[in-house]
Formats: sequence, C-alpha cells, structure tokens
Amino acid sequence: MIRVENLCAGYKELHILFDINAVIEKGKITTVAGPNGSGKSTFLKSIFGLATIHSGKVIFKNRDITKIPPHEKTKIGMAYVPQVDNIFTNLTVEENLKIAGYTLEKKEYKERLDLAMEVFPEIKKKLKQNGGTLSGGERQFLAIASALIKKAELLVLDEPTAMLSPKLAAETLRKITELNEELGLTVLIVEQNVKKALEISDNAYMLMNGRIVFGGKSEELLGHEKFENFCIGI
Ligand SMILES: Nc1ncnc2c1ncn2[C@@H]1O[C@H](COP(=O)(O)OP(=O)(O)OP(=O)(O)O)[C@@H](O)[C@H]1O
Repeated sequence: MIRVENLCAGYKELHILFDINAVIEKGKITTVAGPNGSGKSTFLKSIFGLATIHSGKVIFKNRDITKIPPHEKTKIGMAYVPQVDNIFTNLTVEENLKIAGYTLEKKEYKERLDLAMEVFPEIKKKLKQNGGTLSGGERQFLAIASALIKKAELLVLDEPTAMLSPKLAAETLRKITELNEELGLTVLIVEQNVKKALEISDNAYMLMNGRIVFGGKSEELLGHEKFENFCIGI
C-alpha cells in the first residue's frame, strides 16, 4: 500500500531520517519500533506530509504522494492520528464526527456513523459531550472513529496507548486488531508498548538514529537475539 524509497527527511534543514526504504503492506499491521528520539514519529509525519522531505519518495497505492499536502492525503484514504491534538476539543463528539463526514451524502454519512459507533460504542454514549471532556482513551477512539467515517484505508497511529491505563491500552490494541481483521484496514503504528504492538502486528521496522536496522516479520523481531539490546532506551 505504501512504499518508501530512499527517504531522507527531518524538519527544515535538520536531518533526522536517512535513506529509509520500507514497505507497508495492504491489509497488514506494521509496527515501527526504536529508542526514544530514533525518528519513529518523524517517519510517520514524513509519510503524512508533516515533516520536510529532503530526498526520496513516498508512494501510496502506486501514486507518488511525496509532495502532496496532508489534507489531500486524507481525501485519498490516509488517516494520521497523533498522540495529542487529535480531535476538536471545543466541539461536541457529534460535531467532531459530522466534520469528519462533511463531504459525504447524508445516507452514506449515516452508514459510516453507524459503523463507527458499532466499533466504538463508548463514544456513542457521549455524542453530546464536548470533546475536551473526554478521557485520553476516548479521544483516541473518537479520532479513529472520525478516520473510519472519512473512509480511511490506512490508519497511521502515533502512540495510541500513551498515557492510558494498562487495561485501556489493551482495549485500544484490541480495537486496532478488530479494525484490521474485520474491516481490512491497513495500520501503521508507533507504540510505546512495543512488545504488545509487535504481538498484534504482522510486520515491523526498527529505527536507530534515523536509520532502519531491522525490517521483517514482527515475530522475527520479537525473537531476535538482539531484541532486548535494540530496545534499550525504549
Ligand atoms: N518539530 C520538530 N522540529 C525539530 N526537531 C524535531 C521536531 N520533532 C522532532 N524533532 C527531533 O527529531 C528527532 C526524532 O524525534 P521523533 O519524535 O521522530 O523520535 P521518536 O523515535 O518518535 O521518539 P519518542 O519515542 O521519544 O517519541 C528528535 O531529536 C527530536 O528532537
């Protein structure tokens, strides 16, 4: 679904990622692991158009999207859910969902809304509540529900369980698996809880100092003799 070719990226003149080559397979969950500051979030931002690409390419569904701005990317099936600032806190839950579906016909919006509420019943109970009053987990759910309404095919999630209790973190990862298995969504995830993320994912990349040091099956990374070494600092 995504092919990243010889990507060098960062922030303005700052270089963070070096010569990244990666494939995000359609219908699979891919985890990006690596120590703090290794460039995981920058990798996601580069794909979504929120970092500076110095050279290389990002191909999405066989189309070169390297220079396409983020709002255009949402229209072609990509959704990026950052850790914070992922919803409109001054609007109600219902208004957030309506904004997500503003380009849809009424009937289609209703169908997408029903689907999103089926996956996230927690949100259905809070439609009239202001987004700002939701818990961290509920905000994640609302952000992902909004992506579902927008008919996202690729969900890019940056630390979706950060600051959640272990129980809610497990529930969030379970929902992500459900979206992948039942709705066929492709998922690219950076997760602080790297072992748990690898357990639900198919493929994995490990970044160190802005370079890929491992790319392959998640189980291979989990069983890698150097895995614990890799993870020092995570
Ligand atoms: N907006 C920005 N402007 C300049 N530098 C940035 C910006 N965002 C991140 N960086 C720098 O880029 C480097 C990589 O950061 P990034 O957030 O991609 O790492 P990470 O692997 O996701 O880290 P963590 O696990 O701690 O979230 C860090 O040195 C960070 O300080």
